[in-house]
Amino acid sequence: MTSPAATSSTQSVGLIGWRGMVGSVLMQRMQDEGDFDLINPVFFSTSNAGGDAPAFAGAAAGDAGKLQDAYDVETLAKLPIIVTAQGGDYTSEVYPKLRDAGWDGLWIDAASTLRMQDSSIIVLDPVNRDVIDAGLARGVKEFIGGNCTVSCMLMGLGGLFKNGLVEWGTSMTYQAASGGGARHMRELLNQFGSLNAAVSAELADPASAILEIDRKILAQQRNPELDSSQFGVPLAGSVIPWIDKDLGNGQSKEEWKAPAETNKILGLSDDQRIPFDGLCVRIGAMRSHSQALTLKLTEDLPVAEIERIIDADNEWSRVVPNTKEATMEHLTPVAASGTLEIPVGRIRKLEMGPEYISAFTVGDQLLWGAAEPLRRMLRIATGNL
Ligand SMILES: NC(=O)C1=CN([C@@H]2O[C@H](COP(=O)(O)OP(=O)(O)OC[C@H]3O[C@@H](n4cnc5c(N)ncnc54)[C@H](OP(=O)(O)O)[C@@H]3O)[C@@H](O)[C@H]2O)C=CC1
Ligand SMILES: N[C@@H](CC(=O)OP(=O)(O)O)C(=O)O
Repeated sequence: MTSPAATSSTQSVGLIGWRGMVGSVLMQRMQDEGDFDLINPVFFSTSNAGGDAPAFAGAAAGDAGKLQDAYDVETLAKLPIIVTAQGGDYTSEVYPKLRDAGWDGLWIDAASTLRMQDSSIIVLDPVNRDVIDAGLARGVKEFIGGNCTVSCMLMGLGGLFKNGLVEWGTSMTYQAASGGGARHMRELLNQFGSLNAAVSAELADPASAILEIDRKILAQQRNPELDSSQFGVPLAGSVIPWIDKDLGNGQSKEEWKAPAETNKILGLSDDQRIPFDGLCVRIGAMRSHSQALTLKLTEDLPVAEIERIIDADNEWSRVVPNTKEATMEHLTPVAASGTLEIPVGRIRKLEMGPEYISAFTVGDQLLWGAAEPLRRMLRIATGNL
């Protein structure tokens, strides 16, 4: 089952990073969709070469072969397709060696390392299938998943962008802890637990003074003993308005990705470029990123028509009526997490003029934000989508 060479007419696909957070979601989706029936998977590890490979492909437990060494370029180079969610450091180390060794296969990657290279395409096929197909036809070999916030935004609002209706946009994000990784999610939950513990006696007493509870919570948030080693500062009961590196010009790297990747995904040239910018903020949600958008449209369209275009664009974008009840029920990280749906709501005209609209969208950043575009790219590459 896991021999590096193809054992049937199905293509052999190297899978690296399959047990990480993004990789686990990818493996689950591949099992859910029967993708392992279409490929001959070869599992790699950076830490446990020679250990048992997982039995995702339907093989009986213990019968799935051995894990290959993810740093063994010779073994990797036998594979026509490699999918990795191992991380940027791995890509930086191994990818150049593979190409130097003459490898000519397709590289499908969750990490941002190769994303903005001219030689790569950012994959989000419900939005840019034409760009992907044109790339495959001209021999592009690097197909990279986009930034989670950008991918979720375009899955929701792609209809407006694709129809040339966006003159410019700004997005203010509310990004979940999972964007930092598994340890960040654990840290957030530990912080919540520690805050609760600091006032549990007062909470049990309905007559206790709320300002005393508030004082104790703040003291606990500022307590140097509170573990904030992943985020750097407490996130529970707070927000962090900076994500990723400081580019030195007042912009965070996460903010820089929004216009750069949006325009690249859409395949727009410099003269067609859509200005898109905003602030990226970490909040205490678990795995769904939200964002509030202001868009200037190229024309004054009725709200009903805007909603129709968004809804019709792909099977996952879903307009949430702009009412309090629908918004609270359907337009939150709690509602969107674990689903492929991308709800888009709060669509209304703004006071600035008839072309200005607001929107709010939420997406599971481990699904459309990370694993799903890679899974679908593998299907496209193997002729199954
Ligand atoms: N986190 C996110 O939201 C997003 C991440 N990405 C990108 O995806 C890549 C991977 O991210 P992510 O999945 O968060 O990384 P993880 O840290 O969860 O996993 C990466 C690797 O760590 C190793 N590892 C070591 N200890 C463990 C453990 N206890 N459990 C599981 N794996 C372990 C595994 O490699 P091995 O099996 O070889 O030991 C695994 O493949 C990164 O490049 C990231 O930028 C992209 C979009 C979103
Ligand atoms: N930076 C994102 C997660 C991520 O991994 O993004 P990227 O794939 O662009 O490095 C976040 O923290 O929410």
